[in-house]
Amino acid sequence: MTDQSPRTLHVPEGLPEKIQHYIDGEFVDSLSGATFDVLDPVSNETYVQAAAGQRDDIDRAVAAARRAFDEGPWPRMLPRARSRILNRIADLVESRDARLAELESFDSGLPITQALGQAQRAAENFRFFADLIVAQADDAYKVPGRQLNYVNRKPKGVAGLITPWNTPFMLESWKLAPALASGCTVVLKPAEFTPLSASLWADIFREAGVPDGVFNLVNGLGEEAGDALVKHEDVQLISFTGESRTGQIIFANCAPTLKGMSMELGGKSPAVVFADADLDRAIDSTLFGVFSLNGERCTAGSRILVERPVYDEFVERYAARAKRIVVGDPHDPKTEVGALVHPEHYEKVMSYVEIGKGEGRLVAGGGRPEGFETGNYVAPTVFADVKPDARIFQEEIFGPVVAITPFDTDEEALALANGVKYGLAAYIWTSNLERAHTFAQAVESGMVWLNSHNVRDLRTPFGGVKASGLGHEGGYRSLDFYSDQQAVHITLGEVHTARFGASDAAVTAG
Ligand SMILES: NC(=O)c1ccc[n+]([C@@H]2O[C@H](COP(=O)([O-])OP(=O)(O)OC[C@H]3O[C@@H](n4cnc5c(N)ncnc54)[C@H](O)[C@@H]3O)[C@@H](O)[C@H]2O)c1
Ligand SMILES: O=C/C=C/C=C(\O)C(=O)O
Repeated sequence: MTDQSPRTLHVPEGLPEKIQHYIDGEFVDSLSGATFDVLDPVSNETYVQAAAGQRDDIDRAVAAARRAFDEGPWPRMLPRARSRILNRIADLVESRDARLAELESFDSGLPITQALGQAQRAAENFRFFADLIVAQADDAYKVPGRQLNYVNRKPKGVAGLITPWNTPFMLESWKLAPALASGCTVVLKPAEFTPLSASLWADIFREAGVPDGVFNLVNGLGEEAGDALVKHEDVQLISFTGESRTGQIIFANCAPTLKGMSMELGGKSPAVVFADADLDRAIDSTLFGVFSLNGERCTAGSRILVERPVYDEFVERYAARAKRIVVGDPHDPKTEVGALVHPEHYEKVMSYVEIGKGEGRLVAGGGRPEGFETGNYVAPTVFADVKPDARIFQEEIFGPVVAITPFDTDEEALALANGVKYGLAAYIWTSNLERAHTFAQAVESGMVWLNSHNVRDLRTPFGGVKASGLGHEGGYRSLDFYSDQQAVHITLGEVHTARFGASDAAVTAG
């Protein structure tokens, strides 16, 4: 059953008349004057025009970031001073969390309660990296009596940050916080479907005391603004989150300028439920895992593999629960699944729902929820008995659609779990610890949660294997990505008298 109450479109007060770039401390239009339409996902009508950045706008933003890097205080500040500003940013995000959630929910269709959680997580990202840079130890290596070696960390330069639309503000913060903490200056290119919340960064950073030119924002299409940022020779690295296919294009386009790259890409993550699992918790968690954030979640557990003895019971209970999920106006606090971000994405998800009808047994959902004539609404959809060669088993749908598949042995479960091109997350449900850890070792994924849903510890590596990504961010790994690490070798003894014919073999502590 879905909520069939009438859905009024909630339009936030005080929406901007246009969405601009923010370059060198000023809001500006595109040099060409070009704009693009931004729609809200409930009415699918254009509610604002956003500046469409082109190569010359990117040039301006990169030049400002470069100047702030070469001449400004930001890269040269002591960690404590940068940390204070990052903490102020966290405070300002927290103090505006309700407004951020309102705007994000309106622009992206995310349920308001979940958008609020994401805004709070954005604040936490800043607080976390503020703490980390003051706690960070310097690396030093002593070779007794011979050498003292230490590592100089230096911010890499201008960081290009390219982000997707699924939880825009939070994912921007996951890159902005470590980039700024490391002393880089940045150019952010947010997703064109959801540019609204990103423009709030400008006011927040200004109020927190971030110098002009350190943070620059250029809106626009991926193939134009994003492409120009990737190819710019004065940008030292690209941190990208988005589809695997886009990641491949960016990878190739980074090659001529030999940029550093971090890529968090798509997923088709398995949730594996063994017969000895706590079924109540497994059902709660696997429902949340694929239907929260409208199913538009990179780490969604969108394939559920269930051991045969509990398979029928699991499918029946899961489908019954999926039918009770409240679909509705994203602004309504009762809503659990809102509207998908954009009509193009809605069409893509719906096409998979139709494909699924020929590939699995439909046990919940299967189209628009009843009573919803307009807006990008999709009823939580569950297919059972899905075979591993099915497209809905193999391909990322990125919507409220899940495939359930039975298995008989641990080996079969592992083969099913690993039998896709992606490898972002995996979720294992069992009361047998040995089995859980053995499975965790063997499963091809960047992250594994045992008897838990996606609960994050920001110190741990976050990233995927196979087609799900390149490199890991999180904790010190993020700071490493945004820093160069220069080794400084100091000779203490006479070992390194330079002489032809003398050995320059390695010295190590041993
Ligand atoms: N692994 C993760 O951490 C993670 C997190 C969130 C989302 N995602 C993935 O993101 C995808 C959904 O997001 P999306 O549809 O916005 O992804 P997308 O790849 O279409 O776009 C992401 C960003 O890249 C830009 N872009 C597109 N083409 C470009 C190009 N040629 N050069 C430079 N920039 C370009 C877009 O404008 C946007 O800002 C899903 O595949 C999802 O799994 C992954
Ligand atoms: O939809 C993607 C979610 C990504 C989450 C993170 O990057 C994170 O939790 O740090």
